Amino acid sequence: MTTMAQVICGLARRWCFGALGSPLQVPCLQALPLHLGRTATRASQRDLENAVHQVKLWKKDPGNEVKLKLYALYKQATEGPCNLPKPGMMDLVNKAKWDAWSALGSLPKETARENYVDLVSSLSAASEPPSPAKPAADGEQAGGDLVVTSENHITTITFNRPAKKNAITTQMYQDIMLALQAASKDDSVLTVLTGNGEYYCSGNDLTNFTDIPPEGPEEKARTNAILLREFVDCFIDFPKPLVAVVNGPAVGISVTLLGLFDLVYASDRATFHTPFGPLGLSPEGCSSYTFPKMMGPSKAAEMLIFGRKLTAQEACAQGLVTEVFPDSTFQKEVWTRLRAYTKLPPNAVRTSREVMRSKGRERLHAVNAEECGALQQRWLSEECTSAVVRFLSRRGKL
Ligand SMILES: CCCCCCCCCC/C=C\CC(=O)SCCNC(=O)CCNC(=O)[C@H](O)C(C)(C)COP(=O)(O)OP(=O)(O)OC[C@H]1O[C@@H](n2cnc3c(N)ncnc32)[C@H](O)[C@@H]1OP(=O)(O)O
Repeated sequence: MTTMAQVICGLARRWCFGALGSPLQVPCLQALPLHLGRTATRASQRDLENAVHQVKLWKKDPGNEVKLKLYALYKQATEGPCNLPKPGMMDLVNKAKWDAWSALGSLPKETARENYVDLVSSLSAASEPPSPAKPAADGEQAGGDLVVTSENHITTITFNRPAKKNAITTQMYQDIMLALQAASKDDSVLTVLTGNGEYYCSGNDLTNFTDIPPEGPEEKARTNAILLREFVDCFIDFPKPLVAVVNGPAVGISVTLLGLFDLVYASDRATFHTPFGPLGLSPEGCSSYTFPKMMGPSKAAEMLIFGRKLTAQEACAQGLVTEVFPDSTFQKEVWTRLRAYTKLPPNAVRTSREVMRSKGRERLHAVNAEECGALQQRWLSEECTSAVVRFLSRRGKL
């Protein structure tokens, strides 16, 4: 039986149309000669090959609807009526392709060929000429996806993918762990996490779910549970005060981790959202323990089970945020405050931090292990994989 996890495997191959032999990796529409040099009214096999070649040169994604049409026409033109068994309900991608091909019924091969060539021609003619390389998107900053700086006894780790709302890639999880390890040993008093651009962080990069290894999705879920557990452990065991400078909206794991921070300063533009319900997920970052402890079980349930998004003021009232600042003065006020804190005797700061954390540390590790075990199952569930498919397909990533 085909599972949703296998659908996700398919997504790893991007559009997956290649799996059924159709040349449909369509990345961009560009101006092409009208009708690809075809003069006769009937499209020849050569016209079809030319059209296929042109499709491969497209740089702009024409959208799923067009891609399915092209797929169906190509299959009909080369193989005739649909001859594949109907895929299972859960096999969303192959089901959509099967539906599109079957819908052509007994359309003759020659007509399908002609329709394919005409469709490519019309799309090519309507599209724009290729444009020169564009400058970087607004707010994009030089450096990697994670920027680590150390200055005035403050080590700052900045999410630096503004064009993706600072979503965290697998590499970034690894890099954050390395940065925390280094910060635990450097001469900084405080370690700060913040975001570059409009967002603090949009949580786990949902394309992390598509990169399935040959060993299969179960292995991916297993290794990711290990990775996540190690990642959260780094926050539990971090020996110095952790400060979140929440410059804008925060989503998912970037919110749940805040329960392990010592100070959370937020711009009044920030929001706090944990949409685990709609994503078919369950809480992580020890939030199933820290949030009820901090805000009471019912407010925690509203956030973690039902996905209620909090404003900065609401999050402050619930104890998740330490203080809210007007966005216009946020950076100035927060950094002035933090610089003043670095003047405190560093050993006293560290000792106070340790006695505060030591009491709950064992419990936090147990909670982390339990949450990761639950997520390992969730990632393989139909509820989660469908939600990821929905997100990626709405953004034309399939
Ligand atoms: C089995 C494998 C598991 C691997 C897991 C490893 C360990 C993970 C542990 C934690 C697991 C989950 C915890 C979570 O964090 S769950 C929360 C995940 N985040 C989300 O659901 C947010 C998704 N994004 C959005 O809802 C919206 O993008 C937004 C943040 C509300 C912003 O909306 P917008 O309309 O203002 O902007 P939009 O056009 O959507 O976004 C701009 C571009 O940024 C891309 N993008 C935004 N967020 C993400 C994301 N989380 N992942 C990937 N890409 C993201 C978006 O696709 C746009 O890109 P493009 O311009 O279309 O290319």
